Amino acid sequence: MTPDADDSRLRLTILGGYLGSGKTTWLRHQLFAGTFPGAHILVNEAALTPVDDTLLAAQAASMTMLAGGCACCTGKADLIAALRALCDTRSRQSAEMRGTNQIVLETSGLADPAAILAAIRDDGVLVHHIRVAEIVVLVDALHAVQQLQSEHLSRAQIEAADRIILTKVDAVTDHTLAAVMATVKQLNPAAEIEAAAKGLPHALSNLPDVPAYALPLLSDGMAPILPTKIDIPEDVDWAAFSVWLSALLYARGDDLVRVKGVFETPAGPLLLQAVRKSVQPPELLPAPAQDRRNQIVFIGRGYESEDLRRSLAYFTRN
Ligand SMILES: Nc1nc2c(ncn2[C@@H]2O[C@H](COP(=O)(O)OP(=O)(O)OP(=O)(O)O)[C@@H](O)[C@H]2O)c(=O)[nH]1
Repeated sequence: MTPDADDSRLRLTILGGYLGSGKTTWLRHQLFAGTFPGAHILVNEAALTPVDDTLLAAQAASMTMLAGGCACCTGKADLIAALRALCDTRSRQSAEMRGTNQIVLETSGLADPAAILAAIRDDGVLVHHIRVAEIVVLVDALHAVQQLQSEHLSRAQIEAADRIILTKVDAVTDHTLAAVMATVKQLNPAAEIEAAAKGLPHALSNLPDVPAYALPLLSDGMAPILPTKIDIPEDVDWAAFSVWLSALLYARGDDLVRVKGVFETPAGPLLLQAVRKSVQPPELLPAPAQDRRNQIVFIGRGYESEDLRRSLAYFTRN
C-alpha cells in the first residue's frame, strides 16, 4: 500500500490469515501494546456464534462484530455497510471531535484479503473515505505445511499480504520455521516477514538455510469449508462429551480445521478451542458470554452437519 501523510481518509488495516492462525491472539497483544491507538476494531467470523469479540473487548476502544458470513463473499454486503456507517459517523463529527482515524478488520479465517481490498476499491463511497494502509497476514508455522499443500486459500492469503507474521514459532523447530519462511518468501517475495510467539514479537535470526517446501498444483474441485454450530444440552454427560470430542479430533482432525466452543462453568464461561488436531488449554473468558453458552462450532469439510449432531447425540445418550 502507498502511504500518504496528507491523506485524511480512515486508515484500514486488514488482518488476515487462515483459520486458527492466531489473528485474535496477535491483535489482543497489539492493542495491549498500543500499536493501533484508538482504532475501531471490526471482527468478522464466518460462524454465527462469535467468540473473538469477547476476547478483544477489554483492549478495543470500540468494536463491531460481523458474524455469520465471510466478509470477502457471503458477508461482503455487511462489511461494506459497517464500513460505510463508520465513515458516516466520522463525516458528521467536526475535525476536533474525530477520535477514530483508523480501523482494524480481523477477517474470518476463510477470507481472501485481496477480495476485501477489491470490494472497498470498487465501492464508490468507501474509496473516498477509506485507505487500506496495510494487509497483515498471519501464517501458523505449526500447520503451514499442511495448509499450503492442500488449501488454495492459504496461498492466496499470503500472496495478498504486505506484511506476514509467522505465528506459533514457539511450537516448531528452527528447521521447520526456516522452511516455512522460505516457502512464504517464495509465494510473496515482496512482503516483510516477522514472527510472533503467543502474540509477542519473536526475532527471526540465526535460522538454518533450508529449502522451501514443494507445493503441489491444487485442483479447484474441493468441497467448501463450512461452519456447523451445535447446542450442547445443559445436562450433557461431560465425560462422554470430552471422549467424543477427543475421538472426533483424532479421527477427523484434518477435515475439522477449527473448533471453538463456549461452555458455562461455575467459574464463568470457558473457551475450548482446537486448530486441526491441536487442542488448546481451555481459557476462562473475561466477559460473560451471554446467548452463546454451551455451544460448539466446527469449521471444516468432508462431513454433513447432521452426522456430527447425530454422532454426538449417540455418544452422549443416557
Ligand atoms: N503455541 C502457540 N499457540 C498460539 C499462538 N498464537 C495463537 N495460538 C493458539 O492458537 C489458537 C487459535 O488462535 P486464535 O488467536 O484464536 O486464532 P484466529 O486466527 O483468531 O482463529 P479464527 O478466528 O478461528 O480463524 C488459540 O488456542 C491460541 O491460543 C502462538 O504463537 N503459539
